[in-house]
Amino acid sequence: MESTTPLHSSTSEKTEAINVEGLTKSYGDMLALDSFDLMVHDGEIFGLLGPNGSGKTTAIRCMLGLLTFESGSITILGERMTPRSYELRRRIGVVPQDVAVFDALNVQENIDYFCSLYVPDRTRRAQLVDEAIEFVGLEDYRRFRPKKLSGGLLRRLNIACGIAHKPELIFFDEPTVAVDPQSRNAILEGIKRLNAQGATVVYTSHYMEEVEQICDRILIMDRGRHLALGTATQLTAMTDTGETITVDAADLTDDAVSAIEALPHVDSVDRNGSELTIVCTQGDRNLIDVLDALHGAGVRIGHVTSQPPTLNDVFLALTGKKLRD
Ligand SMILES: Nc1ncnc2c1ncn2[C@@H]1O[C@H](COP(=O)(O)OP(=O)(O)OP(=O)(O)O)[C@@H](O)[C@H]1O
Repeated sequence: MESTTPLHSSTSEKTEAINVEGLTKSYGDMLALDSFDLMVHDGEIFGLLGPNGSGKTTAIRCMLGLLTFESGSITILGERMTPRSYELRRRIGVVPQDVAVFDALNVQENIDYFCSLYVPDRTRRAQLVDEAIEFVGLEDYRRFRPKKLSGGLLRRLNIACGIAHKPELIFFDEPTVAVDPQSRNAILEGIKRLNAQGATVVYTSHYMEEVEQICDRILIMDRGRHLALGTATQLTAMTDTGETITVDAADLTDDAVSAIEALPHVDSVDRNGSELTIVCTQGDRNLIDVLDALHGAGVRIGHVTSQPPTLNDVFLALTGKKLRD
């Protein structure tokens, strides 16, 4: 994925790319966004993380001016977003969750069509379409119809259609659902490159690993509400959850398990055959304490792993349920 010109050349002073305050949106009786707040700084990759149905797509569609809402305000790139903000929308790109391309058009024609919604000049557009094709690595598929593309290549086409006009702000709504690992990595790397070229990115997902991998800051949401905000490190420090330690030991005894359970920072111990899974609260020497206790109980220690707390643990602590229930 290479690109020859910057995605945008705007040097205007902007403090925030997005400012959403008190956004409330219902579908009939269903409250999808409940006084939802969001502030995205200019130039960052911002992650919106929440389980299925938490309101991510609804929030994006409101921010794009595509959905009406009961109350709240939305300011995008310094301007109030309304259903009539046509000029403002030219500065925004969206890569929707569901692939949205025309089966009757080939790769190049699809990108050209979406780009033409924002860029009327044909010569300029031809250059932008070429750059978008090159950026997503579809040079060998220019004349292919969407039905001939694999799932991963189709996702790349979807991205090219959303970014060809070089928007300043791009929304990616779960762009890696059902793609192979190679395409997934290409997509994530592409997003990082778009950001390095100047685009602000909002990335929604329910895959915490991806969000941790590429986002500068992350907002965790559930049931249409803002739950927690920060860098991945800040978020994992927000709860008392510590590491999860697994120990494989062939000669485990009940006394050894009791010794572990008695340690000050041990929250739970699960024994499954010869494997112990120990969930800790935050402490400076949890692993050392666990290994010392096992050693003291005469257990021969085999394979040991220590997994730091994840965003899933944060979500679990905040809501009592897992991100991927
Ligand atoms: N058009 C609609 N009519 C009625 N209810 C809707 C509509 N769109 C979404 N909802 C409901 O609103 C809530 C939020 O949905 P939304 O699609 O915004 O969540 P999401 O976080 O994007 O989920 P996913 O990760 O599954 O895409 C869900 O309970 C969903 O069922």
